[in-house]
Amino acid sequence: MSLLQAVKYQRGKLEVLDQLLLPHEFHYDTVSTRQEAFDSIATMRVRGAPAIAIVASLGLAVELHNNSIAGTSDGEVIAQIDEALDYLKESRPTAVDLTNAINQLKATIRTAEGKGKDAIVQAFIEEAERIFEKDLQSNLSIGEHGAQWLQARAGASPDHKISVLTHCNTGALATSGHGTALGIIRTLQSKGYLKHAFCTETRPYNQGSRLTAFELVHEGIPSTLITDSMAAALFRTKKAENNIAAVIVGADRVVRNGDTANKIGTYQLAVLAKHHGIKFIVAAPTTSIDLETETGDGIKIEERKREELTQISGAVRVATADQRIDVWNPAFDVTPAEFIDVVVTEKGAVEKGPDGTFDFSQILPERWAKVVG
Ligand SMILES: CSC[C@H]1O[C@H](OP(=O)(O)O)[C@H](O)[C@@H]1O
Repeated sequence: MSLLQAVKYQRGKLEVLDQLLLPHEFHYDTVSTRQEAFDSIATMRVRGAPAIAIVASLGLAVELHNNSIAGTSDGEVIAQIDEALDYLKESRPTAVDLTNAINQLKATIRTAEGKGKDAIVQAFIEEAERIFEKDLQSNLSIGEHGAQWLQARAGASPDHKISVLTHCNTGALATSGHGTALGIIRTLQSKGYLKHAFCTETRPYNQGSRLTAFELVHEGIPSTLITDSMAAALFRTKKAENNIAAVIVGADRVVRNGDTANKIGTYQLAVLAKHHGIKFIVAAPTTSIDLETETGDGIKIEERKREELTQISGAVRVATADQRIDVWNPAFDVTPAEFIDVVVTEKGAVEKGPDGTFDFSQILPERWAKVVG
C-alpha cells in the first residue's frame, strides 16, 4: 500500500500534492519559492494546519537554499527572511501552526546572528526541516494518547470495538503523515479497537468526501461517508447499533480556555454529540495551541470566496450564477470549551478540571507561565 504524502522533501527540493485534483488525480507541484508556497496554501492545493506550516517553512527553505537573499550584513539577511515569513503568514490566518512555526524560525535565525549569511540560512533550513520531521512523531503520539483515552473513557478494546465520526480531513493529507484526528482513528484500527469510522462530506470544500474518504478506503478502514446534515439522524438512529462513542476532530487553533477553531460544521457536531451523550475529542499537536489568545472570541475566522460554495470544491457550479444571492462562507467555526471533553496532544490528553476549565500548564508549563507572568 503506497504511503499517502501531502509533502515530499529533500534539501533543495519540495513537492506538494495538489489536493484540489484528489481523489481523481495524483499530481505533485514543485514549490521552490515563498510565492509558490503562498499560492499553494492560499488556493488550498495544500491545506491542513500542520501541512500549511510545513509547506510555508520548507518552501522558503528551498528558496534560501538556492541563495535568494542578497543582504550583506547579518541584520539585513535576518530582516529579509523576517519579511518573507511575514508575507507567508498572510496565506491563511486562522490556523496557528503557521504563526508558531514562523515565530520559531525567526527565533532560530537570530541564534546565528554574527556568524554570517550562510550560517543564518543554514540555521533556517535546519529548523524548517525539524518542523517537518517532528510532525510525524507528534501525530503518532497523538494517536497513542487518543486510543488510550478512549480505552479509559469509552472502554474501547478489541472485545468492545467503538465507532467514531470525524469531520474534514486531518490525516496524512493534512500533515506530514498519520494525521491527528484521523491519526487516532488509524491507531484505533491498528489496535483492533475500531468498529467503524464515519466521515462527513464537509461542505463546501469537501475535504471529507474527497480526502478523508480517500484515506480511509486507501487503508481499508471500515468507513461510511455521510453528508454534514446527516449527523443528527446518524446519532439518533444508529448510535447504539454501531456503538458510536466519540466525535474526533482536528483543530486550527485551540486557545487558552480550550475554545477551538476548526473546520466549519465542527461546532454543530459538538452540540449534537453533547445532546446524544457522545464524547467530543479535539486532536491537535501543541503547535496548534495558542495560549496568547484567551477565548474563541479572539480568533480571526477566515472567510473564503463565494465560488467555493456556489461551485462544488470550487469547480462544478451548484448555484446558478444569475441568482446573486449573498453567500456567507466562513472556513471555520469556534467550538466553546464546554462542549469539548478532551484535547489530545502529542504531550498527553488534557481534560477539564473540577472547575470546568482547561489548564494546559500540565503539558505546556513554560508557555502557560509566560503568558500569566
Ligand atoms: C490536521 S488538519 C487541522 C484542521 O485544518 C483543516 O482546515 P483546512 O482544510 O481548511 O486547512 C481542518 O479544519 C482540520 O481539522
